Amino acid sequence: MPLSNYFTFSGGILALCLAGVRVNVHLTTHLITVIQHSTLVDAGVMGSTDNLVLEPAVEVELEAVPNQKATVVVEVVKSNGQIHIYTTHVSKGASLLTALELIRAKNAGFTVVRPGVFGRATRTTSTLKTMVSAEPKRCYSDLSTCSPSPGPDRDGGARVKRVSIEGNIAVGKSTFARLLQSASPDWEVVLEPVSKWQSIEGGGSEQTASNLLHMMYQDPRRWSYTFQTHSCMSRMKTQLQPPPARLLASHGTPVQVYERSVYSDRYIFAKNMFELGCINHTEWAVYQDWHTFLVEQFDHQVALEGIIYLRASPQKCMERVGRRGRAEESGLELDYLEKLHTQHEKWLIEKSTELHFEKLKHIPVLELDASVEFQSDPSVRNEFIAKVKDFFSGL
Ligand SMILES: Nc1ncnc2c1ncn2[C@@H]1O[C@H](COP(=O)(O)OP(=O)(O)O)[C@@H](O)[C@H]1O
Ligand SMILES: Nc1nc2c(ncn2[C@H]2C[C@H](O)[C@@H](COP(=O)(O)O)O2)c(=O)[nH]1
Repeated sequence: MPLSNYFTFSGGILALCLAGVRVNVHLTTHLITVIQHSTLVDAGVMGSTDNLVLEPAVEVELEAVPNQKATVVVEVVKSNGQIHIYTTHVSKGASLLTALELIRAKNAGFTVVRPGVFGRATRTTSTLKTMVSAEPKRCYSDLSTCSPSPGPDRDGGARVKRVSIEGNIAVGKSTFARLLQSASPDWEVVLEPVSKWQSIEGGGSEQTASNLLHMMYQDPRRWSYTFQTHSCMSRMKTQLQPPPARLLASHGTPVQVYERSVYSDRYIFAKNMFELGCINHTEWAVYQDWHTFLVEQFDHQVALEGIIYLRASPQKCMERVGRRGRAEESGLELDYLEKLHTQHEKWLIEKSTELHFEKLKHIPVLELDASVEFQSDPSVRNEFIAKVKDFFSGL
């Protein structure tokens, strides 16, 4: 039997199990597509190298696990036509792949082989998980490489907290992020991909790259909207990456730390560019429309549990811009840093920025005084790390 039967059956059973839960129209459309095609590859559900190996004909009943609410029945049609029923209990929001991993972990006799093609695999998890709950948790695609995480929550990545470091240009985010990276193996830092913005492949011509950061600073009215589409997309991709296996296997408090986020892209930079007149009304409306759509669509996958706000005066940041000497920023003026500072203050301190995502409205913010020269002073560094540890453990 083609693999499509496996997914078609199990998907259908999942939906029936959870009758009454709103099923995303995207999912039903997708299932119909699967049914209409003879293979998963044709239906675009999995890459051609993905496969599911199913072996013995046994019925497996897995015991209920505390805090895990949904019962998932997976019906597997084997190549000889036999049907095998597997039952497991997973957290609300867990994906079908998570359920399969749980069953597989009980030595049910099949292997879920996932080569980890992120884009396509995510589509699988994100569509199917919609069936399990209207309030899904994060799910990750590369489950075959993940050790089961400790504790009752076995859908892996949901245990890993996600935090962004926010702050003005040159306030010291990257420096601070590197400090965090060296402070604990339970923390994984992802830096802002500035070098990618400085070198858009094929942007100059077919062979040469263009520097979008430079273009944006040289002609902000022409390039700000383009810049925001690119920066936001790169942040989105970053936030969608699954955490490394090291964090998934951690017995401590694993935290994925991002330098900036899809939220600062909108509520700091794009908003500021709009208010400066560098993004026009149409561009701002278009930006907000796709931003809301994407963030809602990937809701639980990009949502953060906390924000660290590195705060310093615009003058201090200006000094550090000079010290860093990034060529594209040579014409940067204090006034621009003051405007960005105000945007940060409105969003993270005064809370007067209009936000469009419920969880973001209530997100805990750790404010740190970044004007202190922590690099040369170990006691300041230790104090910062202690505050961050406390903050993370309270999330
Ligand atoms: N706490 C600090 N004390 C002194 N200098 C700092 C501090 N943090 C950063 N710097 C310096 O300021 C410049 C900008 O820092 P960076 O980490 O690149 O900022 P950001 O990532 O926020 O743009 C760098 O030259 C860095 O060495
Ligand atoms: N117009 C925008 N500029 C941005 C955005 N994100 C970063 N930047 C600029 C600011 C700096 O010149 C450089 C890197 O930022 P750091 O603060 O890390 O030094 O890129 C954005 O969304 N829009």
